Amino acid sequence: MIMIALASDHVGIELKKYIIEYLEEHNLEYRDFGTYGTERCNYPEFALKAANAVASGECEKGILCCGTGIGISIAANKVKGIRCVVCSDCYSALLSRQHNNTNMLSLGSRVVGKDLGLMIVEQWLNGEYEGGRHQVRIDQIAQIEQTGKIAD
Ligand SMILES: O=C[C@H](O)[C@H](O)[C@H](O)COP(=O)(O)O
Repeated sequence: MIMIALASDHVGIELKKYIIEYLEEHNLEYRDFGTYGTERCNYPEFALKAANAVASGECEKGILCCGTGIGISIAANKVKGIRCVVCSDCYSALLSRQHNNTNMLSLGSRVVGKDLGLMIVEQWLNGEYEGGRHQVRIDQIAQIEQTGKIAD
């Protein structure tokens, strides 16, 4: 059973609640790193907590929500080891798993509604990394992250 890290800001919390319902219906475990209310807050604080949980291995994957999905994904991608994709379509969600081995998904609650959001979540959770030629590129991304360059 995998553990999924969740986080949102005040705009994303409504979509996050639908995702929590989905995860519970599918017997998937999650940890919600906040925010827990609709009071205006700053998404990097919650992105950081969820991204740290994924980067440390405490959680295998993470799902984030803010208004557009953009700000919270930018913040998560600052954490070493995080490959977070913002998606508003199912194809990109699936391919981000198969080719890019994304470990976090970000959704915009002002962009996608409940039904599309949950379809994207399903595609992303069920997508399996294909490895092979893609691993070279993932390794190069990790090198950029670690050293700022790609070895010859
Ligand atoms: O990328 C940022 C997110 O979309 C935020 O949810 C958004 O900027 C929050 O806006 P506001 O503070 O006006 O509700």
